[in-house]
Amino acid sequence: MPVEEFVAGWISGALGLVMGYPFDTVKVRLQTQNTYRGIMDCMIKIYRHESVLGFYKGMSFPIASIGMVNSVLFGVYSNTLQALTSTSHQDRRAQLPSYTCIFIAGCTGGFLQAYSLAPFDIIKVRLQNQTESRVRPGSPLPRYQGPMHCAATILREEGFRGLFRGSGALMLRDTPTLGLYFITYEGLCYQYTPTGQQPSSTTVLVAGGFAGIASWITATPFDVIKARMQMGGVKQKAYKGMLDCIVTSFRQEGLGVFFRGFTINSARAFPVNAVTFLSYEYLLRMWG
Ligand SMILES: C[N+](C)(C)CCCC[C@H](N)C(=O)O
Repeated sequence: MPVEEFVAGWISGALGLVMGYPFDTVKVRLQTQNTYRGIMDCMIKIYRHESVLGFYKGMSFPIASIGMVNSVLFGVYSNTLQALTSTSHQDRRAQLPSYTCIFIAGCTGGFLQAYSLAPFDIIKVRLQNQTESRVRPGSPLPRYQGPMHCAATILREEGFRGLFRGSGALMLRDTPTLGLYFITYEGLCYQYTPTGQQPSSTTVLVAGGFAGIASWITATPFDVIKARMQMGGVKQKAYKGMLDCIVTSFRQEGLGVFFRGFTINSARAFPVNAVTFLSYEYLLRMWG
């Protein structure tokens, strides 16, 4: 089993994460809190009350964990494709495998990434949603002091399953949309690369960026449900299940609720995935 895809996936995932983190914080706030009027309002308020650091709340932990999760995604994707088509990463440049195989491999990677992501993602979402000021002295201490404290508190208050709250929605979010992610990426690279050659850096950047946008656009409704279910444990009234969350959100806030964070998800997706794919391809080429 080739392992370099796992390592390249790890590094490239971490680089992509740093690139998109501020967008991600704004997105999570917009999806789960009703105090902001829009993207700009949210950004200004975060900056004023929490300084630039507010945008990076809870990032140290995801850098390591998202790297690992991305390594699962890219490693499983590439190895599944190899099992299905008996071609290596390099061979696949000359002869594109069928879109069905790419989709199946992407969905397999997506399914496994969802469950490796779940505990890290809930910690990220809970930390990002703490609005306590970091600049004003004497302000009340936030509920969670940091990622480890957050993990320990969830374990104590909500049990082991608490760490996997919202993981069903996360799986539904990631499985098909990561199939689409790789179809878009491989398809665009193939389309814009002369036969037999490696895609240029610009092609990789653009194809990666659009792959990110395509997958995030389709992932947004389940992204909202997932975030709300993850926050369920700290609200007075937790949702009874995914369906309850969907119905309650719809009844109270209308159809538009499922598209919260749509613009920011798409804006974040381009740079994050352009950087992720470029560093991934670059590392694999460097290692031969
Ligand atoms: C499938 N879905 C769109 C939800 C996630 C795509 C993940 C790709 C990348 N790690 C990123 O954070 O953009």
